[in-house]
Formats: sequence, structure tokens, C-alpha cells
Amino acid sequence: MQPPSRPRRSVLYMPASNAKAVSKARSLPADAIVLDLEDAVAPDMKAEAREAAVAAVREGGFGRREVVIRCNALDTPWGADDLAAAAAAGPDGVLVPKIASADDVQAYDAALAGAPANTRLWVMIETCAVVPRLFDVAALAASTRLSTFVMGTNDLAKEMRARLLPGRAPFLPILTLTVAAARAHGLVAIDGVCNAIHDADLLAAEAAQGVEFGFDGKSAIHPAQVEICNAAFSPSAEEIAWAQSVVDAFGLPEAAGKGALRVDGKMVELLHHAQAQQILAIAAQIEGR
Ligand SMILES: CC(C)(COP(=O)(O)OP(=O)(O)OC[C@H]1O[C@@H](n2cnc3c(N)ncnc32)[C@H](O)[C@@H]1OP(=O)(O)O)[C@@H](O)C(=O)NCCC(=O)NCCSC(=O)C[C@H](O)C(=O)O
Ligand SMILES: [Mg+2]
Repeated sequence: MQPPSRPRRSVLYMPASNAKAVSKARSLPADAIVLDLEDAVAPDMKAEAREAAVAAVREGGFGRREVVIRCNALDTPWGADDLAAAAAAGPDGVLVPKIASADDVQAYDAALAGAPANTRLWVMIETCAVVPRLFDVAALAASTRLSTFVMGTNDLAKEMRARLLPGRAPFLPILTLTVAAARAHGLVAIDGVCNAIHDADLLAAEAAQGVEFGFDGKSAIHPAQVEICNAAFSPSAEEIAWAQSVVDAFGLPEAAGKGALRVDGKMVELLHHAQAQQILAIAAQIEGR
């Protein structure tokens, strides 16, 4: 199991046209920020938002935060220009909406052909059509820039005509499939947004659910949500202590050549050793922030 290369506990969206929010993002503790050109931007502001996103990426100042531009879909009047501008700006990621198939992902990858090699492709998982194709889409990680799945539970709810209520019952099978497909092909998986900006209890419960499902982090739409996501997706003190005990136990001379050990009264195997190393690696990165 490969440890995640960096923490992505909180992924904060903002309309790229909101200069105040973009400026504020440079000092917020989000692990990644998404400069949105899509649903958060009204049609008559699309061109201005595109220019602002490119200018923000060029200006920089985001420190360790990953910077991602979310483009409009290629079948909209703005998609092609967004993709071209994003490719030229070279952010850490370009997030694309409403993909329905592996062919869609190939088309977005082709549109980013001129981008720097470190610009990765993030895709929204938010259509009904993509659900049975998640593993085929994820497999493109081997041959394209694809690196990240991001749940779009608002659009999914709209397409399914489902209710987005506490517990998220209608979406649970899709959350599971998304994480499983991501893990099968080494992708990052980010959970969707909680629209209730100031309901800290609801967000904490949803974030804990995302942790339980195996997501790497959660989407946020307001600064007040960032710390809650960070806390939920950081390894706890107990998890870190367990991980250290497991790594220490496998490091002892008497553990050489063994695949299973007893640690604190419980069996641990090499798979737990790998998990423990992953927890310690991500905890060390968080500690360094
Ligand atoms: C939702 C909001 C419109 C609320 O805005 P507002 O009421 O103005 O917020 P506040 O007055 O509480 O703001 C306080 C300060 O914080 C800054 N701020 C607010 N939001 C952000 C943000 N997202 N990032 C950075 N900074 C932010 C304000 O500028 C204030 O600053 P200051 O005055 O200096 O104190 C607004 O929060 C907002 O626009 N949020 C993001 C909306 C968005 O991007 N939506 C698209 C993504 S969600 C989605 O589509 C997911 C997916 O596609 C799906 O289908 O599910
Ligand atoms: Mg959406």
C-alpha cells in the first residue's frame, strides 16, 4: 500500500471570481483549494473568473496548499477556453465536472496535453452514468494525468432525485464504489460537501462517515468547515500510538521473518505494518504543517 503523498484532509472551494475569498485562502489551513469556474460562477462572470483563476495561480502565495482550478465541462460554451487557460497556468490540479465515462476522461486528458507534467487531472464523481464505470475510469490513472476522484453529492442528488439528508443513505453504495475504484488504481478520493455552512455537528458527523468509508479528505465550501475536516481526517493520538507500537514491534530482531505478531494483546500482520507506516507518514506530514 502506497502512503498518500500529501495530506488532503480539507479541499476548500471558492468562486474564482471572489477576490476576497481567494486572497483569504492563502492563510486558511486548507490542504487544497479549488478555484471554481463552474457552478459557483454565474454565466456572465465566467470569463472574469477564468482570468482571476489564472492570475491567482501565477501570483502564487498558497504555500503548501495544493491549488486546483475547476473548469466548466467541455460540452459547455466555456469548457474549451477554461481547459486551455488552466493548462497554460499549470496549477497542481485541474478538476473537471460531470464525467460520464472513460472516454470523457480521455478527452479532458487530451485537452491538458500542453500542461506541465505535474498538473494532475481531478474528476468529479457526480453523474449517474459514471457509477457502473468507476473502475474503468479509475484504471486510466495508469495512462493519463488522472489522480483524484472528488464526490459531487449535490449533482448526484439532483440527477438521482434523491434527498441529501443526514446519514446520506441513498449515496452510501456510490461512496463505497468510488473509494474502492480509487484504491484499486491508486487514486486519491475526496468526499463531497456539506451544504450546511454553520452546522458543525452535521459536518463533523459527515466527515467521520467519510473517514469510515476510507476517503482521504472532504470538500469544504466555507472557512468555518476547514478545521473540522482537518480534525476528522488527521490520525488520532490513539491511532498514532498504535501505529508506532506496530512499527516498533516489527523492527525488533525477534520479529525478523515473521508475518504475524502480538501487539498490545492483539494479532497484527504485515498488512497492519503497512497501514501503520502509512499512518505515521501522513501524521509526520501533518505535524510539519
Ligand atoms: C456559501 C458562501 C456564498 C457564503 O458566503 P458569505 O455569506 O459571504 O460568507 P461569510 O460572510 O461567512 O464569509 C466570511 C469570510 O470568509 C470568506 N469566505 C467565505 N467563503 C469562502 C471560501 N469558500 N473560501 C475562502 N474564503 C471564504 C469571506 O470572503 C469572508 O471574508 P472576510 O470578509 O475577509 O472575513 C461562500 O462561502 C462561498 O461562495 N462558498 C463557496 C461556494 C462554492 O465554491 N461552491 C462550489 C463548490 S460546491 C459543489 O459544487 C460540489 C459539487 O460540484 C457537487 O455537485 O456537490
Ligand atoms: Mg457538482
